[in-house]
Amino acid sequence: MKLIFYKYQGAGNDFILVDNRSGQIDHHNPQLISKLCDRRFGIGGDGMMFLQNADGYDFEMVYYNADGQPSSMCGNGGRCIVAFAKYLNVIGTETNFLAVDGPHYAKISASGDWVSLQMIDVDTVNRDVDAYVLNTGSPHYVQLTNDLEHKDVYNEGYAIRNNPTYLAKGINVNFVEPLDNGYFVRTYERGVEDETYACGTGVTAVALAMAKENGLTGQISTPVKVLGGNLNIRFNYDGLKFTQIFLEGPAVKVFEGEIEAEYTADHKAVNQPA
Ligand SMILES: N[C@@H](CCC[C@H](N)C(=O)O)C(=O)O
Repeated sequence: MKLIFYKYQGAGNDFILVDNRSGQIDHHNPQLISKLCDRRFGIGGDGMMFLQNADGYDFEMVYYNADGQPSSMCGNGGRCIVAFAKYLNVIGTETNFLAVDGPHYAKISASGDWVSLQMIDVDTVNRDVDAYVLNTGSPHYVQLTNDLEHKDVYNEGYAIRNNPTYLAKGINVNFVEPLDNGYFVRTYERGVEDETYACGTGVTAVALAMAKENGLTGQISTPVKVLGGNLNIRFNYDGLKFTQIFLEGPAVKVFEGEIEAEYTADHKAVNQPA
């Protein structure tokens, strides 16, 4: 069977997107998803998403990591699926959609390639020795470092992600270096099990952790440079809770196509009344 897909990237975090509003594609298929995300044997991507209908929302975002497993929230994926929804004329320049961590509001530029995505509120930031550990929709470990350009992010990130504290559930590992204006961040991503060019929930975690590190409160805007471009995180912090968190940056369609894929049509979803 042919599968029609769209490839998007947000600051170099890249995703395969499929319009599943018909509900016909049974996406519980780890082998197929990991093969499609493979950069040599498939289309290539850090993750794969299905845009589906959801009662009371413009659409639902169903996200899988490149390993084919369903995962927690993906911030750059969320921004890319908003751009995809606009491309499909499912939304205009604002949307309320449903993701695995709950409802999200987002705004998209009229040109369709710049997305500001509201993230979940955060009230818990833990410490692991000198690192920060927090959940911004996905779990993150944030460690300050220097000379990040030359850091062995793969091996050091792998070691932290696989240490006994985090092995079972996994964690994304972010290394952060202060710049004159903002931060430089590199991330080892769980479920990709490699460094990616950007991680949206990761840079969000970094921005919140750095506000704590520096004793900042009030309305804060944090520019972040990543390997694949630039992102910005805006939020409010009253000293207890981070609210009104927005992850902002580019979300761009790279190409679209069709690929021969052995997927099954979900007849249950199609034939059964809701
Ligand atoms: N790239 C993402 C994070 C995707 C989920 C992550 N790999 C996990 O399993 O926690 C982002 O932009 O947030």
